[in-house]
Amino acid sequence: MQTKPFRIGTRGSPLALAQAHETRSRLMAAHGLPEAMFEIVVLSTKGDRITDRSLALIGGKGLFTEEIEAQLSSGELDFAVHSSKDMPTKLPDGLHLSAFLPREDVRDAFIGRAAKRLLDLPQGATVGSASLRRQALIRRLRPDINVIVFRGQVDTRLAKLAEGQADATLLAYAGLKRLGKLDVPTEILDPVSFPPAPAQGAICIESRTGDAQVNGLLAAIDDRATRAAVTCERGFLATLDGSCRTPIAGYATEEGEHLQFRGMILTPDGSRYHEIETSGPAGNAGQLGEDAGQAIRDKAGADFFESWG
Ligand SMILES: NCc1[nH]cc(CCC(=O)O)c1CC(=O)O
Repeated sequence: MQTKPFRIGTRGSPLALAQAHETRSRLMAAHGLPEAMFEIVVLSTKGDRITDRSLALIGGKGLFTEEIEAQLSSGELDFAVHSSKDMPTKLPDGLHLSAFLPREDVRDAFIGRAAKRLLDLPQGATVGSASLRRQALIRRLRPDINVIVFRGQVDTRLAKLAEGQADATLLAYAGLKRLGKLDVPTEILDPVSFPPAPAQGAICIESRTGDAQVNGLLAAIDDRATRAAVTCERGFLATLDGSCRTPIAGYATEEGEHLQFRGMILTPDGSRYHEIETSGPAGNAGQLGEDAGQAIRDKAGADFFESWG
């Protein structure tokens, strides 16, 4: 019987801390363990320190995970809590995603000052977002809109909006909900016309593949449906790119043992896009996503990908 507390790695942003606390609560409930059995260890990542540039410019995926994964691999942490959306598609050797918590709302939230809906923005309005997917999706629907880079934690972005640096911004509804900011969105975007990022809204837990005790502990809180959906979406992403330097959207939903997947790729200016819709057995989630990635790549043709640089 373990007596030393489990060491849980997390970033220090309010959202990351909320996710670590939710994970700890679920583990306490599942195993009847006291809070004292879990120590939350806050680490700073490159993504937290660099907030003035777009993630695409400073290197994309891995920015929010590298420091934490190094401490997992070395044994200083027992497991780490992440936003699945921030996870590179390829993990370091010896680490794996050992649990997924039940998914929050996958949709993007629109937060407007005067205009409350994306399509109600006046001609030439300014929208703040650092996400290439959101930028391209906005331009697909509203080529007249001027998209500016908005980065930083949720409160920073909302403050920039309140100061008038933009007419609107977009954030993951899941993050706002976890922060208790349910009344902040002025519109929840439809996931067909404004599809979410692969793995959006899902908390995952990363641990060492060989750590049977920790993996056993985490297995008790793994949500099968979320795992299947996120595995499918990450398969799609891995086939197409795996960085966050490209406008890729995709989401899977599970009904019974069946996964339904929709994916979209866009040129950064949103002037061209391709969609794919597939379904298959949830047991084959990763392959379903990878096949969808291959199919959309064939459909788009090589010249489409020149726009991704
Ligand atoms: N890269 C930032 C990031 N990573 C995960 C979330 C939201 C929470 C989630 O999708 O689980 C966010 C903020 C946002 O997109 O608004």
